[in-house]
Amino acid sequence: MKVRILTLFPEMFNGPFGTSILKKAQEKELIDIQCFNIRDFALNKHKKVDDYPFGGGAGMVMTPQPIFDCHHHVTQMLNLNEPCKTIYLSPKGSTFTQEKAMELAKEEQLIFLCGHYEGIDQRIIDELVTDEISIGDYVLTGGELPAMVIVDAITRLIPGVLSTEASYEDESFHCGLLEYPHYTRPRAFNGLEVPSVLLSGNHKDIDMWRRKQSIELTFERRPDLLKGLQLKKNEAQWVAELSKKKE
Ligand SMILES: NC(=O)c1ccc(NCc2ccccc2)nc1
Repeated sequence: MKVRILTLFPEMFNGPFGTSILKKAQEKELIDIQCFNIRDFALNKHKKVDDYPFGGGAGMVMTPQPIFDCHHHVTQMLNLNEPCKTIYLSPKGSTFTQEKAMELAKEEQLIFLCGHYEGIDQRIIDELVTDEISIGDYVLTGGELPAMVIVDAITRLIPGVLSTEASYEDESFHCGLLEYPHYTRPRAFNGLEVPSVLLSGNHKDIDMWRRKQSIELTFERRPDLLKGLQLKKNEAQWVAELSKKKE
């Protein structure tokens, strides 16, 4: 997969993409990430990339020309015969989910457009942006951190990126439930024991315990996730008991 990131601060990406799993994925050529500095494409003498908003109001807006030319340069180099999926990171976008990550992980190439200030000129969004995505209901100083989050979530899904031990368990594995608690050695730590079922070697009991933990945790923290789920009879019984306790 080719990832191209249009940003005013390419150096922000050196840490996350120069470390650990994302770095190894690039070394193994499973993903090719390149950042482009939008400012390099500004034609005005002072390399200005923002201006006052028409209609007045606080803040500045990123001007269209540098972004347009940067995007054109990147798409030329990608040498595609159809427009490249271009993701604009914005609080107005559709909320990013694991499902969306799995969908994007199938793409051959992706362009990320990171805005700053109050955002970018709408004509760029109308002409070039194919997907406007938000990583959550909060406002950040720029689209760079959301771009890193999304590239991280996508990259780990690319076959070969995670070792078999660390291999991801996709949505269907936990079927939309929150994951059960994890324990490892030592068996007693600061006087705290590991749940005995996990030491029993009885994998039927272990799976049952983990499933129950997932359902209880999801009931407590994300009852919305429970709504859309098909539970087995005994599992629905667990939920009914939890609901009674809550009354
Ligand atoms: N929640 C998010 O994903 C997100 C994305 C970008 C951002 N800040 C940059 C920006 C501000 C206003 C308009 C467009 C972009 N903050 C949060």
